Amino acid sequence: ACSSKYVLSHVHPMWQGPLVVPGGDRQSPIDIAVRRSVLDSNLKPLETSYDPKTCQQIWNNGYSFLVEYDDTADRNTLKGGPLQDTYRLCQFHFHWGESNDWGSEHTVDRQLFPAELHLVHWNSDQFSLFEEAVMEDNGLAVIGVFLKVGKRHEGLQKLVDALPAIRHKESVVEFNHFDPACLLPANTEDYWTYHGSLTTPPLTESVTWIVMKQHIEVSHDQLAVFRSLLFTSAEEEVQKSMVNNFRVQQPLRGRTVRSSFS
Ligand SMILES: NS(=O)(=O)c1ccc(C(=O)O)c(S(=O)(=O)NCCc2ccccc2)c1
Ligand SMILES: [Zn+2]
Repeated sequence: ACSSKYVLSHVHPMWQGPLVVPGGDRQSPIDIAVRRSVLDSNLKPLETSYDPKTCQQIWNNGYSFLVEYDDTADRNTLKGGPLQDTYRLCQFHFHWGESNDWGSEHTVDRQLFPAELHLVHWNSDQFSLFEEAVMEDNGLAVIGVFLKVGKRHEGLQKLVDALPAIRHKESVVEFNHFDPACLLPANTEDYWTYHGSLTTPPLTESVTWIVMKQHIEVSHDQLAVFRSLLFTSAEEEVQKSMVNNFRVQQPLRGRTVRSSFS
């Protein structure tokens, strides 16, 4: 659907890399300093409409594992919030740490979370392909949801059960009928939003970030299965656990983070 056929597999995850991006004044992730965020009362509630039947596959792309959706029509849409247009879900994925003490990409007043979910959407009003939208301002909208360790997340379990089949980089399994809405927190009215970038190559500055204030809970054991994935493909002799797949935080460069709540 969106990223599978174009992932530059020879591009190594430069998570901590000093990779300088042309311009580079709206890079992600960042720390969200709550007291510096500005309430914008024009921000609307998020409107999501996802069709679980359009789920296509789950695969390990060597950075994270992605659950991909059919984005050839407006069947999984995000609008409202800070967005002027309708955006289509192409995939969701996670970032996590080697322990429960860190793993998220964004932080809130420097608070780290053990993991973070990203739902990647592209502007189907202005562009006809994800690959175009990735390069353009207002091309992408990514919803970020923090994960905390607590009670088991029933909806996540179907996904966790599929992970052993995609342990190695480039492994893919068919995955159908999964409703991404089950991974959103109960409260989708309270969020922070700012203009940023992809946190993986090509790091393009095309993302309207929407970071939910309310986290979701997953169990310790569910998170442990994330860590059983591997960065490496089956052929490689040294297998590396897929952990700490987050990018280092980037300078704010004068940007304002807006909040939909006070
Ligand atoms: N943390 S994040 O939301 O910024 C993000 C992380 C990973 C990926 C990915 O494709 O692996 C993506 S992606 O699905 O947007 N693909 C980016 C790489 C890509 C660029 C151009 C065409 C295809 C894929 C986004
Ligand atoms: Zn991500």
